[in-house]
Amino acid sequence: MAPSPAAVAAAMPPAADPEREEEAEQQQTKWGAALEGLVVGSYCHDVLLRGGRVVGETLGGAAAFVSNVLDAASPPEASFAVVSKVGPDFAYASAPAPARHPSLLCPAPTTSFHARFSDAVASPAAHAPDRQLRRVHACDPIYPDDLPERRFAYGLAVGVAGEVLPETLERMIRLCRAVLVDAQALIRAFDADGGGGGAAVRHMALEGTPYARLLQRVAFLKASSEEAPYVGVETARRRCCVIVTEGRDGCRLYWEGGEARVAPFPAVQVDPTGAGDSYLAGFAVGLLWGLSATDAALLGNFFGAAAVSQVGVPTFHPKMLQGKAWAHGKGRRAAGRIQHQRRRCGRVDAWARHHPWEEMGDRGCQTNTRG
Ligand SMILES: Nc1ncnc2c1ncn2[C@@H]1O[C@H](COP(=O)(O)OP(=O)(O)O)[C@@H](O)[C@H]1O
Ligand SMILES: O=P([O-])([O-])O[C@@H]1[C@@H](O)[C@H](O)[C@@H](O)[C@H](O)[C@@H]1O
Repeated sequence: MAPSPAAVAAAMPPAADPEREEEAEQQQTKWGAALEGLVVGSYCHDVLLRGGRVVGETLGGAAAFVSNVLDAASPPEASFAVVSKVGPDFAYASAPAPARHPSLLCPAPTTSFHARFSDAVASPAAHAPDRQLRRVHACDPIYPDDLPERRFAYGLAVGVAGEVLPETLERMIRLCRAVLVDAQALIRAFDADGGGGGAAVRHMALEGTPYARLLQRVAFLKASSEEAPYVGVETARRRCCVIVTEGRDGCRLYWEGGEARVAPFPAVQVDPTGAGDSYLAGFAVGLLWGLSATDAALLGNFFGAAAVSQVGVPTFHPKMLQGKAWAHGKGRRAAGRIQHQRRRCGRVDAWARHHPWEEMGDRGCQTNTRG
């Protein structure tokens, strides 16, 4: 079986290799320059609890946060399809993000999570788990046949409850030129239901899952710092670029032979839910605008910070990317610093060089990094 374009791209060495360059050119022509994306993962119901009391009920699921960011900030020519499953009880069918990207309806109830936040005031450790998650319902998995039968420029595998099956991820890899994966879609395990309180979410080692063999055909794998030990960054970075998000400390990128830290944006956190999802979507948007991976990570930090500043799926002001928030001193300085890092980011740049959205040049970069 021929390797997927993502595998070809991910396998590219940092230094220019004329034979590989030619192969990539051919792939690029074959796959076209369309910027359509494929988002795979289900919407869900989130119940937020503090001190045993319900303090919020919101739309959730990485696909909801991701499509919200993509809708707000993708280049106008970059459309995307969402493959999500919900049940007849889905409460947010007309909420802005899902309404534009409807789900497949299943007889099973919509996936739902209870997120229990501790009463403690902000933890001194930025990377401490901020919530205990329990999965209360799980809708049907997303099967390979649920994906549209066409090619996509990029794919985002963003499951929350194990709904992105290994065979579904494999099909995404075949359909999409480059696939970005949220580790939470791969490493979550759900303990047996405990008396109506749902199944506790825990993590398993990625290496022991059927997803591990697919990693070398993935372009970017994002994990939170809590998930990173289960991903095994040292092994994973040899197969793809690994992004570790570090809450209010921003994020780090790891690739074979190097790493970069990307500074955060300041935020007043009111609800951490969806920060990682919004981050990953912001990162993808950065790539769509033609930014390098490290600059795209800065955009990821921007959307992560925006997500924690609001409860549930955030509302974005259409001009926020041109406004003062993005041009804020800290972001600007970070942009300057990572400009330097990016020269050493060989493998990532090798990947990006062959990407169709790289053809869009610095248009977005100028808008986004210089206000
Ligand atoms: N308190 C915060 N202040 C500023 N940015 C934040 C804050 N919390 C999260 N972020 C941003 O969101 C990203 C993802 O958050 P993180 O907590 O690491 O992920 P997850 O939601 O998956 O646990 C971070 O890398 C950062 O850019
Ligand atoms: O907060 P985050 O890690 O980015 O992502 C969250 C998931 O971990 C959670 O399972 C889901 O219920 C939330 O709606 C959100 O998608």
